[in-house]
This record gives sequence, C-alpha cells and structure tokens, in this order.
Amino acid sequence: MQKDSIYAAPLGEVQDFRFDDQVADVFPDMIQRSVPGYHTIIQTIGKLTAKYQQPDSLYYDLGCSLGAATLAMRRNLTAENCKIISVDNSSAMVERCERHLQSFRSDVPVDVQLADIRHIDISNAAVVVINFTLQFLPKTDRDQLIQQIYNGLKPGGLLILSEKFIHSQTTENELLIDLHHDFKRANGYSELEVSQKRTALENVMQPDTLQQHARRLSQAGFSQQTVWFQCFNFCSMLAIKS
Ligand SMILES: Nc1ncnc2c1ncn2[C@@H]1O[C@H](C[S@+](CC[C@H]([NH3+])C(=O)[O-])CC(=O)[O-])[C@@H](O)[C@H]1O
Ligand SMILES: O=C(O)C(=O)Cc1ccccc1
Repeated sequence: MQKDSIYAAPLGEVQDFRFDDQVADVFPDMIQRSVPGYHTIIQTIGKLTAKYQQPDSLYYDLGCSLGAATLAMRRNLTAENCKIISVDNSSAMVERCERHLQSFRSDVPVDVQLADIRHIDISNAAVVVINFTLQFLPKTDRDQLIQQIYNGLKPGGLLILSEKFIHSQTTENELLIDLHHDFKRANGYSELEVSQKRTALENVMQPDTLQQHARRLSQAGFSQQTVWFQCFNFCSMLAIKS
C-alpha cells in the first residue's frame, strides 16, 4: 500500500482538495489513517447488506472511490438476481475501482459508472450506501439527493449514510475535532500534514450537524433511523423505508 505523504512537505499555497490521481494512488492508506472506524464501517456495510438484501434488486454505492463498500456488499449478497451500481465522478477513482474489483472473483455483477451521483437514476434499490460522500456535495443539493434515494428504495429498503459531522455546540465541536486530530497524529501524520489537509478541505467539505442529517432523513420520508456508529466527529447512520 502506497503511503499518503501528500501534505508532508510545506506547500506555498494549499490548493483545494481533489480526488485526482495523486489522491487515488494513496487513498487506502489516507482513509484508513484519517477516518476513525473506517474498517468497522466497511465490515458492517457488508453485514447490513446481508440482512437487508432482497432478490431482483439493485444495490448502490454512491461515491464509491476504490470500491471498498462495493466489495463488502458483493461478498455478502446471496439473493437471486442482484446487481451493484457503483458511482463516482473522479475518473482516477473509477479506473482504479474497476481494476480492483476485477482482482476478486464473484458472480454478482457490478456496474461501475463515471457519473455525478446527483444525476443518476436510482430505482428498485434494496440497499443504498453513501459512505463519506454527501459531505462533498453543495449543501443546497443534499436534500434532493436523499429524497431521490428514498424514492428509489423498495419498501423495506435500507440507506447507510456515513459522514464527518459538526457538533452544534462550540465546546463539544472543538473537543471532537481535537480528538480527531490526535487520532491522525497517532496514525503518523505530522502537525503540518493535519493543518495543510484541514486547509485543503475547508472549501470542499462542509459537514452538517447530526440534527440536520436526522431532519433531512425524516423529511425525505424515512420512518426509522439511528446513528449506529460514532467515533469523535465521524458517524454512520442507517435509515429504513417502511
Ligand atoms: N457529486 C459527486 N458524484 C460522484 N462522486 C462524487 C461526487 N462528489 C464526490 N464524489 C466522490 O466521493 C468520494 C468520496 S470518498 C468515499 C469513500 C468510499 N465511499 C469508501 O467507502 O471507501 C470520502 C473521503 O475521501 O472522505 C470520492 O471518490 C469522490 O470522487
Ligand atoms: O482527513 C481528514 O481530516 C478527513 O476529514 C477525512 C478525509 C479522508 C479522506 C479524504 C478526505 C477527507
């Protein structure tokens, strides 16, 4: 695995974060050292897919990157006539994702699409995963995407939504962010790497509060929802369409 040292040296001007070739090459190392609980979340996406699978259905991985969640879903699907649709708008990610998926054997078909998740058709879905991707959409586009997901789910369908979040109270928010930065330093990132990455993400990733997520899910129509994972300012929620 290639080590992420993108922000190790001082950069004169820190550019906005992009999912380009440089990021795609180090992405497994970057996400594992940056997102608390990432492995647990991926494993649990597999378990939840096994529980909520339905025959003759579609399974979506929105913002699939290298396909970690797609692989977890694919390993756990046993129902008849299932297909996974994995979507990302970064060509660097999609190229590597296709290669990565081909290196494991499976009978479950996967359609990897280079597209914007705001402009795809979502229908006949048993499970939709959006793992750390809604946070990169403009805030004004988030309600509509969650509504499209709700509309595209079958009755009994499951949405798994993982996000970095902000706490609505300043003290708690600062504490959670500090604990996350400690986590990154414990995983070998320097103070400079933490600080330059933070600057790079400032304009491109604007997290919501847990309350905003809960309201958005209810307004879309989800009758049941819970946060099933939280570590510091990272969480994963699930919502069920009745
Ligand atoms: N509008 C968009 N349309 C499609 N893709 C997008 C869009 N905006 C961003 N992306 C894509 O969303 C992904 C977000 S990473 C997901 C990790 C993965 N889910 C994982 O479980 O390993 C999360 C992170 O890096 O924090 C990137 O690959 C972007 O290209
Ligand atoms: O690194 C961070 O500080 C994050 O918030 C997580 C992350 C992980 C990978 C790409 C972008 C953001």
